[in-house]
Formats: sequence, structure tokens, C-alpha cells
Amino acid sequence: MASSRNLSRFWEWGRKIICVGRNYAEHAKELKNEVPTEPVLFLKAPSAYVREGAPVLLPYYTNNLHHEVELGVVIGKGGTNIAQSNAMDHVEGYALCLDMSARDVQDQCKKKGLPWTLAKAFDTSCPVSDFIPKETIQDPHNLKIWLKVNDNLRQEGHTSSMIFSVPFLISYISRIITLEEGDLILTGTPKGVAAVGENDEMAAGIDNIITMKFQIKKQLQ
Ligand SMILES: O=C(O)/C=C/C(=O)CC(=O)C(=O)O
Ligand SMILES: [Mg+2]
Repeated sequence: MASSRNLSRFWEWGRKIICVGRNYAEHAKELKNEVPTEPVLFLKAPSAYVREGAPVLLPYYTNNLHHEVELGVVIGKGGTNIAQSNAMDHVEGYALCLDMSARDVQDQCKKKGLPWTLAKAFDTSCPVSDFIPKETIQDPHNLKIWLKVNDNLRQEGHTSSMIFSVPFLISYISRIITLEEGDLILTGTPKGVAAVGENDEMAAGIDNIITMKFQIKKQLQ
């Protein structure tokens, strides 16, 4: 699945960030949501990307910014109506990702029936690790992902607990939104989401494959 351009800096491509919500039953339950029978999808803007060394911003309009650690899937070969049986041929690699979420804003949006854009798609809402080549991960459904805040473990989950598998998600999404080279799919977070505040340090990892660290800073108005 050779790509025409190097995807090891996929965040520079400006392509879509497609997020799957409520893909772990324990997380759906901790936020008092029903366990879904179909994937819940939303989007982040490419300006949501942030890399280690730069801060994750605490938006001025939230009092409850949550961390969500997630496995990201980097698309190498685009397509529409991709069959589940071929879906993994469209994967170039993976990344460890955070889906930073302004939970109070999201709750308000849910109450008012409004989209989640303010809660989920703001600048720096998608911290990402280095690119992980596909060959490094034999099975994306056999990984432990974790997140600590100031050295305290907050989230530890196993990707075997995903409700919808990576091939299913690729196939499902591609029937609605054409997938393109450089797109990133966030596959949902396990339980343990909680608030972070100014100057907190988040560290996250996938097994012994990758780790990353980010600090929270207040957004200047
Ligand atoms: O439904 C809610 O209240 C919240 C859902 C999410 O934030 C979904 C995710 O982003 C996720 O499960 O990873
Ligand atoms: Mg999420």
C-alpha cells in the first residue's frame, strides 16, 4: 500500500480527523450513555493537531476539560465503500492520540441538541504521538493504552474492548465519508476520563511501543 507521499508526518497533511465516540462500553456507561449499536461519529478540524513540545490549550470557555486517550489509525490508501475484508489494506500505520473534550460544553450541546464542535474540535484538541508504522503493531485489537496526569494513572484500557473493530469502522465510515490518504481515525476512549487543569502534565502510552507527554496551558483570550 505504498503512498505517494510520506505519511510519517500525517498531521501536516491537513486531512480529516474522524472520531468514533462511545466505542468502549465502560466509557459509554461512565458518562451515562447507552452502549451504541452503531458507531457514533464526529469530526475535528486539522488545526486540532498538536505535537509534543507544544502545549495543549485549555479553551477560555470551559471549566471542565477532559482527557481521552485513544488509538489512532492513519489511512494510507483512500476509498469509498471499502469492504471490511480489505479494510486493513487501507491502513498505513497508527498513532497514540488524545481526544481533548470540553465536557461541560459538550453536556450543554447535548441538552440543546447542538453539534459537539466547540467541545471537541478546538485548536490543540488532538495531541498526537509520532507515527507508528503498521508493521510495529501486529494486531490493533491487542494493545494496552494508558494515560497519567501528574504521574497518577487515570486511564488504562485494552483495545480488545472496542465495540466496533478497526476494519468495521473503516468500512462503516467509508460508506458515509470518502477516506483519503492522511486521514486519521480516532477509535474511542476507554473509561477513566476526567478533568485536567492549567499546568497539569499528561503522559500517555501504548504498551512498550510509544509514549508521549503534554502540558496544559490556558488559552489566551
Ligand atoms: O456522549 C457523551 O457524553 C460523550 C461522548 C464522547 O465524548 C465520545 C468520545 O469521544 C469517546 O468515546 O471517545
Ligand atoms: Mg473520544
